[in-house]
Amino acid sequence: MPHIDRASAKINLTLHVTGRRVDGWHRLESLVVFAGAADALTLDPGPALALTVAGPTAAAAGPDDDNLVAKAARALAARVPGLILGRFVLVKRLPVAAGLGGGSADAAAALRLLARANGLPPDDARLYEAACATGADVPVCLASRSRMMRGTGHELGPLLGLPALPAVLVNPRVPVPTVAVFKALAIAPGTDIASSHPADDRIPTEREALIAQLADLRNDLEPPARAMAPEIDAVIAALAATAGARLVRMSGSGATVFGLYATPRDALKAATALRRAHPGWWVRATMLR
Ligand SMILES: C[C@@](CO)(OP(=O)(O)O)[C@H](O)COP(=O)(O)OP(=O)(O)OC[C@H]1O[C@@H](n2ccc(N)nc2=O)[C@H](O)[C@@H]1O
Ligand SMILES: Nc1ncnc2c1ncn2[C@@H]1O[C@H](COP(=O)(O)OP(=O)(O)O)[C@@H](O)[C@H]1O
Repeated sequence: MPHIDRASAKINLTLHVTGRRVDGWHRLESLVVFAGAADALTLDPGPALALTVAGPTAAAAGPDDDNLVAKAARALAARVPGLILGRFVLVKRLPVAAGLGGGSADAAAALRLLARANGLPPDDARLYEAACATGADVPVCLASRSRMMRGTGHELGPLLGLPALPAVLVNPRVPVPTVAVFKALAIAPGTDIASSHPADDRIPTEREALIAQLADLRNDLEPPARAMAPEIDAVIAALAATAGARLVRMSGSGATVFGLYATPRDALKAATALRRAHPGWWVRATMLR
């Protein structure tokens, strides 16, 4: 019987850039939560690594050999002697290069499935090390629970237990490459920017207070991404015009934009209206937690 896991989309509720290291990597402070919208990954354990990618967005994910699922599996195999691998099947539903961390979520799901197949506990340090070696967003996707992410993505704060937030995710089906968005910030290597993000223990655990605080914070990658992909402007305007939208912001390096609502019903109604008005867009009503 193959094991199955969900690879949930990551949403950056906030993303403050706090500088750039001399090696070119950017330092971040980001409040990360996870959506109900997800890819699905199964593993049939065995001695050899194999991967099949199917699903509506499979073609955009690129060749199977470069897939982050295979990369994560190889990273763990390099750290765990005699690791049982096996045949992965990825059903790809999330848009690719979308600021949703879909590839990172798939990689983290692969690590969780391999841990299960090999009897490794979830806190085995080699899982975190393999996640770090696979991509900046993979460590936070390992637990897929709300927390602060800092540095280049490898420093994780305590789990926050935030309230579930009814949301609509909208992607205009324009891929936005992460590397180009960071580059467009034009921050010189070796720059430090003072932190302006609330500490973990200052993040409210009550919904209205949380949304009020989020409104005072930002995503620093939104301006360069909007300049690169003007479709994002149209998505932001359309979400902001839906009844009951409480906060509208881009996730990660874009182009996906989230809208937060007071109730799941408001989110569903907004998603229905957006789908009708913009049949070419990817629109999902979901809960963020
Ligand atoms: C911006 C964020 C926010 O969560 O998400 P996405 O928009 O990609 O989903 C992440 O920091 C992205 O994470 P991830 O997509 O895993 O990035 P990687 O593949 O490891 O890095 C892609 C490239 O982006 C640049 N990069 C990435 C992260 C970072 N903190 N500083 C950087 O300068 C580097 O040039 C790197 O080579
Ligand atoms: N399993 C995967 N799913 C999506 N993209 C993948 C995957 N494996 C490798 N990639 C590559 O990773 C890049 C980033 O994809 P993705 O994780 O969807 O970006 P983002 O984090 O911006 O949403 C894409 O250019 C894609 O070719």
